[in-house]
Amino acid sequence: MKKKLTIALVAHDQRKADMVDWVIYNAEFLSQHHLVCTGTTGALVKRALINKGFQPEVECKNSGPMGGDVEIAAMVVEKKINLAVFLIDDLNPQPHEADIMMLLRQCRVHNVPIACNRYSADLMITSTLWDDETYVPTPPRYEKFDRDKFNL
Ligand SMILES: O=C(CO)COP(=O)(O)O
Repeated sequence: MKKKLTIALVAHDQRKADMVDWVIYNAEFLSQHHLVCTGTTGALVKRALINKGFQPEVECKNSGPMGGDVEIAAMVVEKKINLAVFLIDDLNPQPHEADIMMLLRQCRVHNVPIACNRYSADLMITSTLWDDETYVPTPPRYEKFDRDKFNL
């Protein structure tokens, strides 16, 4: 990939093993991009990449429950994030559920690709669209549906 991306990486405690596994699997790719992470995830991601012999660019925000998801959501709003990988613990309640919903919602609103499982994340980072100068992502329209417009 020619383009350098800013990639958000966030994982809940019960998904950190999945995140570290995924990061190690994609170590070479991830080390070529700027990574923005919530606090604990970031420390683990950085260590894992350094252990593989890379010199990663990891920007650590606050820990998730202390506002890290909110800080990353703000970067999404400011168009500073190209892609997010958010491994959510869907089996246990989180104290900062509202912040989690905020990050997911702002990615949808601002048309930022967000992968919530490894398979989606692998598909996203291997997409050729990143370097396709002719590709323009279509943002959501949020307009009243007009049947006539579609001849329906
Ligand atoms: O809680 C999180 C995301 O909602 C993750 O935060 P940490 O990476 O600090 O554990």
